[in-house]
Parts: sequence; C-alpha cells; structure tokens
Amino acid sequence: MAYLTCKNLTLGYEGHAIVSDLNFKVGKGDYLCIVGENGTGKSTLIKTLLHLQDAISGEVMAGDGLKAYEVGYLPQQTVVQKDFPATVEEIVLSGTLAKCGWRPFYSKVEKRMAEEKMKKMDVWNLRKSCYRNLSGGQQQRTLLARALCATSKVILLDEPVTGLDPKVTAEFYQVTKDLNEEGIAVIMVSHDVQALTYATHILHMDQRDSFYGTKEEYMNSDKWKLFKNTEEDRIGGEKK
Ligand SMILES: Nc1ncnc2c1ncn2[C@@H]1O[C@H](COP(=O)(O)OP(=O)(O)OP(=O)(O)O)[C@@H](O)[C@H]1O
Repeated sequence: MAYLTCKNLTLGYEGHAIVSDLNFKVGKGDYLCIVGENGTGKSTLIKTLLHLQDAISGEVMAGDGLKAYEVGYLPQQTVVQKDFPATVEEIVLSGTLAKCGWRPFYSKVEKRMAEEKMKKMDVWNLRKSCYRNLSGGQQQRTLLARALCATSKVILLDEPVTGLDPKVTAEFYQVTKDLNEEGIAVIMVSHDVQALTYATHILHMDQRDSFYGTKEEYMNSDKWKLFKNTEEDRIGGEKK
C-alpha cells in the first residue's frame, strides 16, 4: 500500500466545495508535483494531508507503516516567518517536537538527529546564526532540515522556491531530487514549470476535473498545454 492514498476527496470550507473528486496516491520514492491555478485548493489539500483540516467527503488513508506525525512539512513562507527571531539550531530542533511527546526538553537523540540533518542540508556552520539574517536559499535549507527531523518517509513542500533566484532554485530542486533518490517521497506544490523536471507524478488541480498521472501521461494531456501556456503568459507579463 502507498504511504498516502486519497480517494474521492472533496475539499472546502463550511460545507462549500472548492475542489471535488481528487484521487491520487503517493508511495515510497514518488515525487508528486501539485500544480493548478490560484485558488484551486492546493494549500487546502496540504492542510488536509497534514490533518489540520477535515475533508468535506472522501478519504485520506495512510499506509506502508506511515504514522500521522511522520510527514515533514515545509510551509509557504510569509514575511513574518522570514523574520523569525530564532537560531538555525532552534528551528531545526523544533522539527523533532512531535517525537518529544509531553517531555519539555530535547534529548540527546533529538539533538543528534538535528545535527545530522543540519550537516546534510549544509547549514551546520550556520547553526548559531539568526534565521532572519540568512539568505533565502539558506532559510529554505534550514526549513528542509527541520522537516527531515520529523520524517524519513514523506515531505510536503508548499511553493518552496518562491523568491529564490534561478541558481539557488536549481540547487534547491537538486536537494529535493537527492532526497527523493534516497527513498523519501516528495509532495511539492509549485507554480514553477521547472519543478516538473523532477516529478514522477503530477496532480493538476481543477475545480471539477483534476488530472493525476505519471509525468509522461501529463505531458501528453491537454492540462499540460494549459499549464504551460498560463505560465508562459505569467512569466511574459512579469518581464514587461
Ligand atoms: N480558512 C478559509 N476559510 C474560507 N475559505 C478559505 C480559507 N482558506 C482558503 N479559502 C479559500 O479557498 C480557496 C482555495 O484556497 P487555497 O489557498 O487552498 O488555494 P491555492 O490553490 O493554494 O491558491 P494559491 O495558488 O493562490 O496559493 C480560495 O478561494 C480561498 O479564498
């Protein structure tokens, strides 16, 4: 069974549906890219997958030994979060909180895990630095180290490259690809066509007619043409 299986999911607020009938699954080694126009419910889906919100109908099933707290999450960054007054070390350690239960301190095991993930994400030398003084790329690698403290199975990334320059964006994608090749399932919401390069599967969200399939299937679909044209128009508009 896959880590996550979503069956006939309808999502929305106060009984009002935003997106209906989502069917997809994410298994070990999958890299799922979630795309769709603004307001189609991508962030709402992420909240549902994290059990922060209930679906109107349908099911999210966990399998293959995945526990609810074993999903690492890299949130969409707000201006406030970029200014967060904590050190890199404090932020990465907070990723282990679900494992601490009611214990009000970090054990050696959690500290060792945070050290390992900071080294892996190349922010160990920055551990005493204040998060808000880091570059955008360093901030994202810190948040990725934090997400990896919560899981070695599934990470959820919500528009992780927003605001990063092309070189840092490419480096960040490479890190996610390396993690995926190590066996971690990646679920990434993105507006960036480049993100599709790394995906094995695509979920293109649409109010009633969403697409889910392999990248190859997506590249042969009308949804892909629509997404490509919309993105080209958007990028063209930004350049003017
Ligand atoms: N807490 C909420 N209560 C009511 N409606 C909400 C709430 N949060 C989001 N919405 C609405 O739900 C719809 C989907 O929002 P969501 O943020 O999930 O879309 P999205 O696809 O992630 O958008 P974007 O691409 O702009 O980030 C939008 O119309 C939004 O206004």
